[in-house]
Amino acid sequence: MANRKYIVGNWKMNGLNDQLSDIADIASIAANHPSVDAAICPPVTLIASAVSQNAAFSIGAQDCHFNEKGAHTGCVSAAMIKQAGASFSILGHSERRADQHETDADVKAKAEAVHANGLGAIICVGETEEERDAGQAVDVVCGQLQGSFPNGADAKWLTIAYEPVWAIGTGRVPEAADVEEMHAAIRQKLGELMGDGADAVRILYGGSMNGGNAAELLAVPNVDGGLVGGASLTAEKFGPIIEAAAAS
Ligand SMILES: O=C[C@H](O)COP(=O)(O)O
Repeated sequence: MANRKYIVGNWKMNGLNDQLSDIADIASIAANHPSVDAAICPPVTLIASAVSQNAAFSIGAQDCHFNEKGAHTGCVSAAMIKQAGASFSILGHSERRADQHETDADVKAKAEAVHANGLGAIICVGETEEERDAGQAVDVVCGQLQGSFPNGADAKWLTIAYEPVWAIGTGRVPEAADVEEMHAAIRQKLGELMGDGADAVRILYGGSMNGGNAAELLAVPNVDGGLVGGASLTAEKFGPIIEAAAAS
């Protein structure tokens, strides 16, 4: 049986208080499409307000630390994002792997921390353009998945997002056949890592998804949803992606 589609907006470092109305507008569209799971991950500063204003809509975080507390200036823990009202966190986004030098072991520890706090995790994996050109894409992504894979993984709380680094924010999208090949490889790897429960783990595609290409991407086998950056910032752009998921 096909998994329910999951459409997640990652606002990255965008959004001040006056953009809370965009989350409310997006939540309204989501409420009209109950066959789709939709969510927004605003900056951590907006999580509590977004949750209090949109009680029925899922709000996530973009990251958290793997430690419970301590001397980690500028960081937030899983317990903190939970207390703010987040129900899950994106982890291991390529922008953090690159900018903050996050390793697979860090991402694994973060996933275990969010799970220990009763939250969901979306673990991101993806190859660079150089790695794809060198024919290493599947090996790189499956290696990241293995290294980042948390103990106790279960589809109830774990989602994987495949995001080719070269497709993020560039307007470039892989061929459907390449997305299909990678998602099949991720599904197979999940089977090796967790056995029977692997089919229920949702695998999202991310990288320049928008209202114009969502239907085609969401029709690819093993694409269970999208992790959307730029096209998630307004209801005008994000709504058509939710609608495409509902129609898929
Ligand atoms: O987390 C989202 C991804 O990095 C995709 O971003 P994008 O849709 O702006 O390419």
